[in-house]
Amino acid sequence: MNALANRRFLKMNGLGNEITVLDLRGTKHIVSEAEARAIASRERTRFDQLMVLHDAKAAGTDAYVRIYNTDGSEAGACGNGTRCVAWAMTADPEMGQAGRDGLLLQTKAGLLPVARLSEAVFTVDMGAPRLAWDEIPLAEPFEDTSRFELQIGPIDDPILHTPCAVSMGNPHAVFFVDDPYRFNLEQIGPLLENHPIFPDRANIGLAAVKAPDHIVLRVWERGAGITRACGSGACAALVAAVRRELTARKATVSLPGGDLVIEWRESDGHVLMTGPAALDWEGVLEPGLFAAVA
Ligand SMILES: N[C@H](CCC[C@H](N)C(=O)O)C(=O)O
Repeated sequence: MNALANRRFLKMNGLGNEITVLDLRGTKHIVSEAEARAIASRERTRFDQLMVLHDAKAAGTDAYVRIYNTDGSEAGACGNGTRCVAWAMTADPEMGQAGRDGLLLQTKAGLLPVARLSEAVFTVDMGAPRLAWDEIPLAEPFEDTSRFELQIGPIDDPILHTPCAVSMGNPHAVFFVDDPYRFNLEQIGPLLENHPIFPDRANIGLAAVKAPDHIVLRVWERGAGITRACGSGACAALVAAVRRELTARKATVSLPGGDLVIEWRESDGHVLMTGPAALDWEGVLEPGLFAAVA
């Protein structure tokens, strides 16, 4: 029997970004790409991102969290998912440590301090953005990643061009446009996600600056497609807008699923993301899910 059979899961969302949370602390099991895809394949457990809790690695941390996309690929960061994990670890009757209002989580991308503002609102310190071409990463050395050569569509009349590259522990390309909703993101998203300029693929953001403190954003996510919200994408869009001198260092980012408040803190260069987390339902993973998984 697969080690994941009958394990409890929480089906959550962060502004409509569908998140499934699994607590594998106390076990040694590492979810495989095939297992992640199997879990994503069923309506009850489907996700844009799967957040898996493992025993803490670094001293002083509460858990090590691995992040998987719908296609089974691992990601280094997931802002909405991190808020959902924080809810699970502070409010879930079985996983939570009631009364905790601060957590320190670790992911592949680093340490994530989380502050609980209320039962369902959290601020995550997403760390400092990575801005050098080889940190994003990009396939070629660009001195200035705030606008680099990439376009899509007819050479003489590109649909999109000159994005800004930012990593929040995962790669993002942010295109500034007049109206994110007038683009056929289903069509251009995969072309850009898999463009050879992105050796690790990329999350693709279409951002419109409405005011010095307001950005409207749509994201085609690496390994997940169009989602209702993308926390790390909102962080990347704010950082990109500040680099382009289009907004202040703190702004509301309006995604299809709702708003996040993002601040690129001057004092330490860290990016803070504040927003909600919500539980939709819970259940156990049916053993049949893994019948076809080696
Ligand atoms: N929805 C997530 C982003 C996941 C990023 C993932 N698609 C990747 O491969 O980097 C968020 O709220 O930050």
